[in-house]
Amino acid sequence: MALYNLGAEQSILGAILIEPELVSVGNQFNLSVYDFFHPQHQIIYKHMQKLYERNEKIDPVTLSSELTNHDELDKVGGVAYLTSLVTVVPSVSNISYYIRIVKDFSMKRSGHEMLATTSKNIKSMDQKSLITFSEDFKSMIMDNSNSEDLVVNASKVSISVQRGGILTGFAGLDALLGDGLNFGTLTVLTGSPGAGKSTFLNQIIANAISNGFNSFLYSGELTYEMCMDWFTRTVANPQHLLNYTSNMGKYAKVSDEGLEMITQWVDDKLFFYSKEAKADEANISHAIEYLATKKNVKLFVLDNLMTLDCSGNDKYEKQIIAVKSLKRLAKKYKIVIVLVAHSNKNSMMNKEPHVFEISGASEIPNLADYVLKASREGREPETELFVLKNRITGSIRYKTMLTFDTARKRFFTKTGNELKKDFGYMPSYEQESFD
Ligand SMILES: Nc1ncnc2c1ncn2[C@@H]1O[C@H](COP(=O)(O)OP(=O)(O)OP(=O)(O)O)[C@@H](O)[C@H]1O
Repeated sequence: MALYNLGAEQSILGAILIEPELVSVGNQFNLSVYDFFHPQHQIIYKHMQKLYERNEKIDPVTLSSELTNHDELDKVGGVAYLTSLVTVVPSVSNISYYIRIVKDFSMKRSGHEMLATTSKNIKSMDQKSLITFSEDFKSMIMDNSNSEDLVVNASKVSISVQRGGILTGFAGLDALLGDGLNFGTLTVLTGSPGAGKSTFLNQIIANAISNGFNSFLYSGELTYEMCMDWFTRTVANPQHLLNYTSNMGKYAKVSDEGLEMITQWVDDKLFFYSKEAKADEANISHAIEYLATKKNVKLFVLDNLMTLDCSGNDKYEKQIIAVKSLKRLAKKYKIVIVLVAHSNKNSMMNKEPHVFEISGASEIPNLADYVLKASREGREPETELFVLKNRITGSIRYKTMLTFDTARKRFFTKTGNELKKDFGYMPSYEQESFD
């Protein structure tokens, strides 16, 4: 199958010979010499551009003189071929359509070449190089797209489709964030070790699933079993919680019946990042794209930045690449991404919390839409939660006090109903009898 269109190539060149100003249409579409398949067309277009850049006339006579000066007239088929080009153009005003055809074939030729090389080497390629290949392939298509594919007409954007976002379940905080963490945003949650970041996020995941939003958790620190243990304890209703007392104090365990119900409830709704997979930026991005498009996942929690294995030359460059990629994915798929990043050591001495206390590259808070901070320096068992940046509503310097209930593994507020909350994992006939 021929991956070119001779008529379209000739019509572009013929149209320019008739109306030289049309070179600008080629430039508008990023038409390059190599988009032409036939070598003589490449040469002709190259010299047309040179004449255009020098503000000189373009017609069969000036062009043949330019080609003669460069000893290339014979290579293109002489004056006769140049003159014939003028006669083959069906309509000069259709030049943009001819350009689209030529660029489309050019992109397909590049794609064909990339696929041919890859298929030759595929046996020795690992998963990472295949992912890199697929990304290069996609960039090649995007680079060859028409300029108009790079922009969107604002009137086509509907804001009524997906207003608001994922509710955290803490009413005051949700109102301040603007109906929860808005879709299409990146949140950075910072705080010192043990402040309760993972616990808080665990509760947000439970709330999201309860509200019908599938969720994903990458935990660089907890095993699958620990994640499930925390999660089931957080969502379990009182009749499924068995209380024990040991010399370590009181603790609770979810009954087998409770575990079974919760496990069924999260089927195809809650996903963990595979412990087998390398947690690098390419793999994580790939997992996010897969879950956003195939499993309708809306909330992605990445705990935490320091355990991600990112590409790049130095530590900060790696982090910026990863965070930029997360930001792009959040916007592209209108999902909510929450990234945990530790506080730097200096901030722990500093009384006033601020966005630049995030450990790592200073660009991270600039990229984030929300910056939250958890702190446990006050009275036990309280965790203070601060909003340090809020691109959506602008309200910051907000602080809410969350009290931790060890048995339920839940945070609650003074005025909220969080400890009584039923996340809704029990089949409805059972819920009716639940107090
Ligand atoms: N306010 C609190 N009072 C008492 N215990 C808490 C409180 N917050 C969290 N915990 C408990 O402390 C432990 C550590 O909390 P968690 O892992 O959520 O903190 P973290 O901020 O994510 O820490 P790291 O940064 O080290 O991962 C957990 O077992 C959690 O249940």
